[in-house]
Amino acid sequence: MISKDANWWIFALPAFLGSDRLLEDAYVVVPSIFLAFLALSLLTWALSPGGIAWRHGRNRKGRVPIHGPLGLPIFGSLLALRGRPGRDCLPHRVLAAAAARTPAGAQLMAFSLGSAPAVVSSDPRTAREILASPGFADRPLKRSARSLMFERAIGFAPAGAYWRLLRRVAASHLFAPRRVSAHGPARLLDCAAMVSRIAAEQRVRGFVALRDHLQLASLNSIMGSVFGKRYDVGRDAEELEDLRSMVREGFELLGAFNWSDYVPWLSYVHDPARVDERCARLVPRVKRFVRGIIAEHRRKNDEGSNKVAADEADFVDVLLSLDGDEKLDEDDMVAILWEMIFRGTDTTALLTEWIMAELVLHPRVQETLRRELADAASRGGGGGLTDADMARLPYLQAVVKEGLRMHPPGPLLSWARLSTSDVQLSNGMLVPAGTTAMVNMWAICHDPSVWEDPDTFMPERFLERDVDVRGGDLRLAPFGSGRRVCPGKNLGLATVTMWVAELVRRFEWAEHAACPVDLSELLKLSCEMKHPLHAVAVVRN
Ligand code: HEM
Repeated sequence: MISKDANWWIFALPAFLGSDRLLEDAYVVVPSIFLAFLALSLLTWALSPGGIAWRHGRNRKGRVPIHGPLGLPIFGSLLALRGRPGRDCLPHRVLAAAAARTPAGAQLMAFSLGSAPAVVSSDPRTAREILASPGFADRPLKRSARSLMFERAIGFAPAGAYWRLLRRVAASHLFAPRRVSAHGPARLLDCAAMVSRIAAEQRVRGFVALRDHLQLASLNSIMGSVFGKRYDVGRDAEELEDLRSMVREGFELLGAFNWSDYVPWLSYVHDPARVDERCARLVPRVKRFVRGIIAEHRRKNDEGSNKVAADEADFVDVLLSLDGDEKLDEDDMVAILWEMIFRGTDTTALLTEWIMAELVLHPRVQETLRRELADAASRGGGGGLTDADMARLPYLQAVVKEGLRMHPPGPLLSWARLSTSDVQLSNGMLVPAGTTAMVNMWAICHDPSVWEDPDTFMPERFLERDVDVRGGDLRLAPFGSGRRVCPGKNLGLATVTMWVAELVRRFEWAEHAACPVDLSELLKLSCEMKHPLHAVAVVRN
């Protein structure tokens, strides 16, 4: 193993070169020594286990060292992780393969994101310790996230009094279970509108491009919960397009790989995505939009025309009603509300698309689910199913869980953690302060020692043994776990479960001959189907 102690032989160079000639040919020798020193430093960096960010034995602070692949000078493992075309070049797959080659790599593997030290765990036990540890309650902040005001929103606010306040507001007001169920009927209406748009497309084109429908429904559903606002594609086309373009731009800026997040000085010479410039253009648009909605709520409150039951109030009403220590200023409200749109829209839509793709590929599973839904509906008098009905349907729950296992929307849990102090793990490894930590949930979900036959879509596995997907069981924790677990998990699960149930109840889904289902992945902010699902949706009467 090469360490900084290996530099000793630099001192023997003069003797090696010959001391007489040294003085005569100083102009040759000095640059040579400099180059040799540089080469040696680069070698030392590059040969540090885990890469340059782990030099000087940073990986050996604990009783058990953290091993990792060698990285390149300056870039560390960034080139390998950037993601290239091809199934096995996506970061979660690259990291899973590297962990398998590294001693104890599944438990924890060190690597370098440019100059930032990082660890990744692909093991439920170590993952639990990381996600639950108070030492990992922070998140590294991307440049674009800071520029887009997310530092003041729940997801990126540094762990501290302000973030704790936001979590409290989220748990006791925004995502309280009674509020999620009070919004159930409105979600069902959004879903019914989606179902009729799908039926119309099937009639006209003979097949359905499901993604567009899911994205519109998820935007409407989240806009309803957050802003109390829903869009009609025909009537509100202009405002809807404006909102969609802001969301698209925000997703691109947040999801884009940005070299200067990891090699900070690069931003001065190389910023092909023009991140700062684009963020500076987007932020005033977002502020104008969200402030307009807040002003409208204030006006209605003053007029007394905003009369809804407390549990049916939207997020703007809730934030405006906070008082005393909990009162937030307007810019913070803009950041919090805007973040909800980002977190809530793509995850639910893309997870439903993955599940529907699996159901198209597995007609037997689709039929079993349809029978369960039909039985439940006939028991309930033939009407729609409520959230509470659906929570009692074991096969439906199993299908959603299997979808989450096969295709966790954040294979690396999307948002990493950052250690604020040295964290000692029970396996003897020590993660130093200032280390970015990731959990490779995709690797855990596809690990044959954790899941039997992991690459097969088989909801039945959850009928035999139930697993809590809300963060209690790290074998399947697509919403993360611990203090920063996803606060929107109940809302996300309720939405996806309802959509899958209604789509299967209303249509028979089959493969479109001209466009077979392709399960290739594309990792952006979340992991989506690279080729959007096109399928034939035969209306059921
Ligand atoms: C299928 C749907 C969803 C999935 C798979 C998902 C997944 C995640 C994951 C993996 C995290 C990081 C957790 C951790 O670090 O332990 C997270 C955080 C977060 N999610 Fe979700 N999410 C979903 C839906 C939603 C929805 C609907 C909302 C809100 C409308 C939301 C709001 C948030 C927020 C605010 C955070 C940051 C929490 C913090 O840092 O304290 N998510 N989500």
